[in-house]
Amino acid sequence: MPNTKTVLSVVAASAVLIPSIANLCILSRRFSSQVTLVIEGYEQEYCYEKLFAATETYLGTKLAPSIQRIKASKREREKKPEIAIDIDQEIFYVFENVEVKWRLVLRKKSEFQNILQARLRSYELSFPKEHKEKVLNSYLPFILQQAESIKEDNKLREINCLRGLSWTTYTKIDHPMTFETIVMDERLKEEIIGDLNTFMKSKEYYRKIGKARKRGYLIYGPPGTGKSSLIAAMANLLNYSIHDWDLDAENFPVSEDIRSVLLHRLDKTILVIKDIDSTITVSTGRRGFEQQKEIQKQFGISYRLHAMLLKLLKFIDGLWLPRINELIIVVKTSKKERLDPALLVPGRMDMHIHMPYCTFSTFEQLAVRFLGFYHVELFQEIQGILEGVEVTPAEIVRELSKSTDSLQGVAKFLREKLEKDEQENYKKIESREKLEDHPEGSGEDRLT
Ligand SMILES: Nc1ncnc2c1ncn2[C@@H]1O[C@H](COP(=O)(O)OP(=O)(O)OP(=O)(O)O)[C@@H](O)[C@H]1O
Repeated sequence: MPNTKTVLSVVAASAVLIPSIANLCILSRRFSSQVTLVIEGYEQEYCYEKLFAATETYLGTKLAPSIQRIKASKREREKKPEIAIDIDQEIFYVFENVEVKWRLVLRKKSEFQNILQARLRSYELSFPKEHKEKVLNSYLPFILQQAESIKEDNKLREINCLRGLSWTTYTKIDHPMTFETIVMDERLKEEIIGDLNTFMKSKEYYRKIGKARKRGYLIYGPPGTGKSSLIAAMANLLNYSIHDWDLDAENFPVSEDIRSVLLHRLDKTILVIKDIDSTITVSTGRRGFEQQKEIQKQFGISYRLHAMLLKLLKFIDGLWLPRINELIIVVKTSKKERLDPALLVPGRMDMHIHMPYCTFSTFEQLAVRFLGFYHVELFQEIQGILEGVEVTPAEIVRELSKSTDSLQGVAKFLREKLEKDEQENYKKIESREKLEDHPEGSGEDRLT
């Protein structure tokens, strides 16, 4: 360690680029052409000083063969152990033509009194004096940014569900669905991927316009058309966690609680608001209690839930959101037409994504993927049937994965479905005709 200390003022130079860098100092020998920058492992609010931690992470991925001693540690929410160099080990690098030397040192205990153990460790970075500006203004921010993305890649992504007022982490995300495996309209798929990529690259833009970095997607379509699969593909593409909020859950929080639920660290996550069909607005006016009850029963409306939903959206749009760095909000429903219009305004839901029943093109893609071959005759028959029946991709996947002769199975399933649909349609027409012939028929008849 150098014995002559010259502590240069680096705080001003780095204040913009390097956050929390206060415990960084530069040491140099009077006549030496080298300068040494010390980054102390000072502990702050139970986490190491950011630059020290970033250095540790970054150097761990850049170990030179000359290193003889390394250490490994693994935190609970990380996929892999983090590797770091050990005390007194040195590594040399070249950054933009500047030769730098890194070394981890254990400082003498006597230098400190009443100071946390972590501060005893420091990274020393030595480089030629004339490159001080480059190291401070380019190299250190580069390390911070590299470490952030290494950490991000190593983070376990989780699925969290709301129970009461707190989020419970259930499991790590291990859903195999990606944009390569999901079957949907190709143009729509490209549009979604493009939108997500733009969102990912727009950190600077959002900062400039002073807006919270969030994007809202409304995904709608019948059950089994791939809405959840699409959410999984989005989470896999973005490397995000998922926070699943079932608004129908009985333990929906009361008004004041929403804020605390949302203030939970919802960063780099997809907040999925699920199946909120029951929260539709129906103006009941001066209807009697019985009628109101009937409407509630018919649509499964909960007015409390509706009020909560609007509050929730207001909070999401509200001023406090900038605390959240990156958030995707997905509203997933099987009945878009029943949603409150307040939800659909631009800015709240930036993109409306329709997941339809199975088209022939969807079937073709699924079948070729599952079977690995094309059967002209059966495919032609299936194409004809699909024009007349409503069947979901989930049903096709189920049939395709059933037996060895699954293509025949799909065709059989579709023929039966077509027959059943035709019979039901026939019955409906019959009862309508009956009603027209006997308009005085019972109320029950009218309802059917
Ligand atoms: N578009 C699709 N592409 C590929 N597989 C699909 C697609 N749609 C459905 N599947 C298959 O069907 C299963 C169920 O689909 P998924 O849960 O995504 O539908 P959903 O629309 O979210 O249904 P629900 O509204 O009931 O939650 C998936 O695990 C997947 O195997």
